[in-house]
Formats: sequence, C-alpha cells, structure tokens
Amino acid sequence: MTATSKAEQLCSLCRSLFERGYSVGGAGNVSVRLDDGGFLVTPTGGSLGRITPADLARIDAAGKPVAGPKPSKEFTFHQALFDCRPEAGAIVHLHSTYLTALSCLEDLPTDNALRPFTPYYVMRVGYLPVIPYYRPGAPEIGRDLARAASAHPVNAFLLASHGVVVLGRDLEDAVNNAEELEETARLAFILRGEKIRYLTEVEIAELGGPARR
Ligand SMILES: O=C(CO)COP(=O)(O)O
Ligand SMILES: [Zn+2]
Repeated sequence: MTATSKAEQLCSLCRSLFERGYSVGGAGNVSVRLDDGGFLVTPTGGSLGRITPADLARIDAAGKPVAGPKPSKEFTFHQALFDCRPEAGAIVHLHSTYLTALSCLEDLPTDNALRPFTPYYVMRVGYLPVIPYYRPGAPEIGRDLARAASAHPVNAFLLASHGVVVLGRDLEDAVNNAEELEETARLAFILRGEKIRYLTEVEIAELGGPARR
C-alpha cells in the first residue's frame, strides 16, 4: 500500500472511530508504518474526527519528523512499540469510555485487567497487561510499554487512569482489535455483579491467541 493510500485510510478510520464515540475532543492518536521504514502519525492536539492527509505528520525511519505538523506527543511510545514489535504495522491509542473506566479502577491486576469470557477477545488481543499511570506524553510510558511488549505477546496494553494502546498488523487490524477490546470492556461492566462463565484454559488454548507467558 502506498503512503498516499495509507494516509487516506488512516483519516477515514480516525473519522469513523470519532463518529462512533471511540474518541472525543482531542483525545487519542493513531500511527501507521510506511514501507520505507518511516511513519505517518496524527498531529498533536487535533480531533481524530476532522483529520485530512495534509494534517498528518511524517516521521522518517530514524524517528525524525520530516513533514507536516507537530506529531502526537505520544509518538515516543508508538515508536518504542514499533521498535520492539517489527510485525506491527499500526498503533491506535484511545480514551474509549469502557476501557478508560476500567483503567481507573484501583488494584487492577497488572498482568491482566480483563479475564477472558468471549473468544474474539482472546483471538484478537490475548489478554490485557496494565502500565502504571504517568502524565500524557511522559517518556516512561514508552519505556514501560517496550518492557511489557517484550514480556507479553499481546496486542493491547491498558494505561492506568488514561486509556488503551492497541497494535495490529495493519491499520484495519489495529482498529478491529481496538473495537473488539472496547466491546469486551463494555460487556465486563454490563456483567458486573453477575456470575460470569469465564473461558477455561483449554478453551483459551484452542483459540490460538497469544499464549500467556
Ligand atoms: O491522547 C492523547 C495524549 O495521551 C492526545 O495527545 P496528542 O493530541 O498529542 O496526540
Ligand atoms: Zn491519551
């Protein structure tokens, strides 16, 4: 896929996420890896709902901004993840409602904030490690995400009291993973207080999702 078509796809998926309430105000950021080793990333401070290809920042393979407006202040953590996950083609960071609500709970288990009770969550994401709270833009987020991404073969990480970071092999895959994960968190809140039948270890293993280390 050319850089131009990736830019168009990025803008149309960002608009779609915004229009369906996955992002509000200026929250969230999205990036995609280009064939030359560089990246396209949403600008800092902009709404995902109103992005055009001219609004995207272009970063070269060395991590230097080379065109467009100032990139997202979270590009440092996008880059840390791209560096340790060469198979990842895109990253979506959202403050979507139910995942962010989950991220605000006290005493979340750091190895997995969402115990699986449906198969697509396991197949698309695996499980959900938690990164401690740091202010948005803090370099520690990238450092901790890189450590977690090496330790856990999963496609998403919850940022405590902040939101979620989701990876995919390409942009469409990353967005699908993010939607599935937000829906899983929504179901978890709907089911709060109910007796949930969690998937068994055997059921999880046969789904072929990322294996728990
Ligand atoms: O979600 C955000 C910070 O965590 C939004 O920041 P940017 O506008 O810099 O992308
Ligand atoms: Zn954020």
